Amino acid sequence: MIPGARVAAAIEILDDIETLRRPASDALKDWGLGHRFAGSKDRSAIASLVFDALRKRASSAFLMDDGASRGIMLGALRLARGLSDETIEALFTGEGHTPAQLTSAERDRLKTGDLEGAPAHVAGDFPDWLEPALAAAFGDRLIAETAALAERAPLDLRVNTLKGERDKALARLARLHAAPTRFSPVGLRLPLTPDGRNPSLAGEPDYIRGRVEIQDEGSQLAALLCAASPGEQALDLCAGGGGKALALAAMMQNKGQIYASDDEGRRLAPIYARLARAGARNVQVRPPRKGEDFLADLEGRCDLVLIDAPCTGIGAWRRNPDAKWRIRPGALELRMAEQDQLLAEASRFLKPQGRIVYVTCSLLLDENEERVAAFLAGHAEFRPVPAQAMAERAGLPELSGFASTRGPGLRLSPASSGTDGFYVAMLERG
Ligand SMILES: C[S@@+](CC[C@H](N)C(=O)[O-])C[C@H]1O[C@@H](n2cnc3c(N)ncnc32)[C@H](O)[C@@H]1O
Repeated sequence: MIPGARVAAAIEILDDIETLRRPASDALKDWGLGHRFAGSKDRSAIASLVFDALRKRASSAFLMDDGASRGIMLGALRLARGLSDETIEALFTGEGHTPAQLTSAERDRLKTGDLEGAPAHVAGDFPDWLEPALAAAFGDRLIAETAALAERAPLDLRVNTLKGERDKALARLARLHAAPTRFSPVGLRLPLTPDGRNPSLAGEPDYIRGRVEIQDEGSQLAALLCAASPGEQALDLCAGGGGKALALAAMMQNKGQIYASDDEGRRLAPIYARLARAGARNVQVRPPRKGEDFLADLEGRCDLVLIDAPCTGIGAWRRNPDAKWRIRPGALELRMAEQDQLLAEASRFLKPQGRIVYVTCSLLLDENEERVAAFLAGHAEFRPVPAQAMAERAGLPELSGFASTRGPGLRLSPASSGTDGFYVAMLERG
């Protein structure tokens, strides 16, 4: 496909996402099924255009004074890709499946449009109804933090220390321009291609053999902050696809036991193959059994209960930009109720001196500091571990610079730590 035809396809997919209010991944998949002539390079280039446009949907529409998919795409080609007027013009020729030629109004906007006077939700590219909650979390850094959440995210890998050292993986992946991550001692960061695609790992021996896992540096740090040590008993209550369980297994050097559970059995499905590939042998998967207290035998037995809680996912907006436009008022209250319930549930599995590590990939006070405060108010036997002590215990003292100023725990974000957004708090009993 010629570049302009890819842009036309991206506009069509944006329309589909908008009209049917469905996830970008579903719309992209359907488009691929209906256009079998498009090769994998075309499909990933189109996906990258769609994601660039979704990340900067509000600012692109403002720039072009046009909220339709075509206007958003034009704005994104300027704002996300920095394309010149001439380059954009060359994509919109109206020939050979490319989008129709630019109108004079569009040409004018590209020449003279800017973000001067844009309200915060446009400058930071987020849904306007979330402004009070985001402003409470970020204060005068509202636009800096949200604009960083509207940028592309690099591809991070966690080196699986069960299978080798970071330096060796770094050398083997030098071809992909891998560099060590700034904070995680087991992370590698791979730059994206200039048009925003992830480098392909599918054929990489390191990936195939489980020597590296795809995991954002922030998620790696959240796992490291659990300070899990070999021989401990750990329960990963919201294990999902197992990203953090795998990281814990490596930290524990396959010694002790990790129980990986989730209340949605199907979410656990990928974990089995991932564990095998990574050579993780101390993880017992505990799928839910309807109507049964299937974790009852773990009561009072765990040193660590990790709650990687369901949340609004605001910290991962760089990777799931469609999610930020699909989130609805009401979703936050639902998540908060689940978070309260999980915190309350976790304590029954702990040994007397055990610890809960509460993690979200949200940056809202309501889902983080305030949930922890609500839990502590009702559980006098728990105390929050200060952020500095958490960082030191994890062997990552430099993370104490990310201590929350609004309560216990640490906050990571694209603007501050250069990672996805995460909140991590540790609550110790006794
Ligand atoms: C943030 S995701 C987990 C990601 C995973 N830990 C990882 O690192 O790859 C949250 C998970 O919590 C699960 N969940 C939601 N409510 C739950 C509950 N009440 N009990 C257990 N798991 C729950 C969801 O099914 C989802 O898989």
